[in-house]
Amino acid sequence: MIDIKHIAKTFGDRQVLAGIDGSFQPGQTSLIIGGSGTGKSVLLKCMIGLIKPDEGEVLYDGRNFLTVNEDDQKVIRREMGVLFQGSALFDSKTVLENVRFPLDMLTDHAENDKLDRARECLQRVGLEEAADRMPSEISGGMKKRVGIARAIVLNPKYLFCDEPNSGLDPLTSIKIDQLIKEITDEYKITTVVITHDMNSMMEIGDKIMFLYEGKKLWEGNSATLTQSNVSELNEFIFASKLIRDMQH
Ligand SMILES: Nc1ncnc2c1ncn2[C@@H]1O[C@H](COP(=O)(O)OP(=O)(O)OP(=O)(O)O)[C@@H](O)[C@H]1O
Repeated sequence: MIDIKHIAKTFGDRQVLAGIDGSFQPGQTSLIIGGSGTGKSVLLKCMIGLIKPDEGEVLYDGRNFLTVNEDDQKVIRREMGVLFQGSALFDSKTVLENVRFPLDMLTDHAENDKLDRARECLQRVGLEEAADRMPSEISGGMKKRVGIARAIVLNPKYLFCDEPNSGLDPLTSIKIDQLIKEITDEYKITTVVITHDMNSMMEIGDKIMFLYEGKKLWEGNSATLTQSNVSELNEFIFASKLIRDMQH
């Protein structure tokens, strides 16, 4: 479980996050939604330690990530898997090498164990046959799958995905969403996903947090998304639906 308490961040004279609270449960896919520039990525970066918030707490199963000592911070970091926007694969490494990279960096497991684990994760995302291919030889959807396999290779308790559907066609997007949801449920991971994608909001949002100008204006789930009387959320949904309809 992840709890965030009053996360605030200002860059120069621009307040990007104005005190965000929330909690994210294991086995659930929680979405952070909102228009461009509302602070979604900054919030995610505050949660994973890439940006230091000016105020607030990030608690990983009760452990305060921002104030624990360095060793404990490393332990928490190792429990996180991250799927970055654009997958962020190493072009010069094969698919299998990409997936085993965190094992090489962060563990001293035997070679065979690392290979077995990397292959197991590739198999989980349905890509065992692409193990020896280079990232340039596979599709965008496959790259996301490789990114997911790499993000789960260390058995994370917490999984963060920044726009996992960006650049994908609607059908591939749905498949990637389903994969994230299945893996979250299967391994009881606490998963936080930033998304703009209307299908994702309707299909996989066990919990949805709507950000607007650095504030959390609404919280609910896929079933209650369209029933709020928050006008900023309704406008956002209306615009997102228009975009979805234009794509189909
Ligand atoms: N390192 C930084 N320094 C200064 N300003 C920043 C920095 N990172 C983000 N910002 C600003 O913070 C605001 C929120 O950015 P953020 O990337 O969180 O938006 P977002 O909601 O994720 O938008 P999008 O959906 O377009 O990715 C933007 O105005 C951005 O320019």
